[in-house]
Amino acid sequence: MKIALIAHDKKKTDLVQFVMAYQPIFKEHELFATGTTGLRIQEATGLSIHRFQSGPLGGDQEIGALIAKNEMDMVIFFRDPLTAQPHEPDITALIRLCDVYSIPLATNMGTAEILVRGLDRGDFQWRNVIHDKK
Ligand SMILES: O=C(CO)COP(=O)(O)O
Repeated sequence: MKIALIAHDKKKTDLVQFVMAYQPIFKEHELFATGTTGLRIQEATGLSIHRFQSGPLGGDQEIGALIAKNEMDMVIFFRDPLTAQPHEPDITALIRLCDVYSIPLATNMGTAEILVRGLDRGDFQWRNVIHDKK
């Protein structure tokens, strides 16, 4: 599956630790990330990650473009709900596209746990049906 990993600055350490904890699962999948988040995860885990621009420079929109082509299967986006972001419209657009295309989206660690464990036990097989139809 194709998985997007994104975290705002105050949540980056949480996401790095989360990916480290589930590294055996993540390494079986294709990983994408916004620029700085991807770099942090790569440095901490050595996982191969396709990195887009940093969020404020368009990274959220680049990931959104893949969602619009139904080429992203899961989005893990640890948002910082307590800090205003200069690119708030891009963030809203990304979340909206997840809803348009019914892409599983975790915006916090609690939901991310459930998605990643579900991924491991085969709960994402329905995405293959979508891919086969293309
Ligand atoms: O701002 C972001 C998501 O909206 C994340 O971007 P970075 O991973 O480059 O910090």
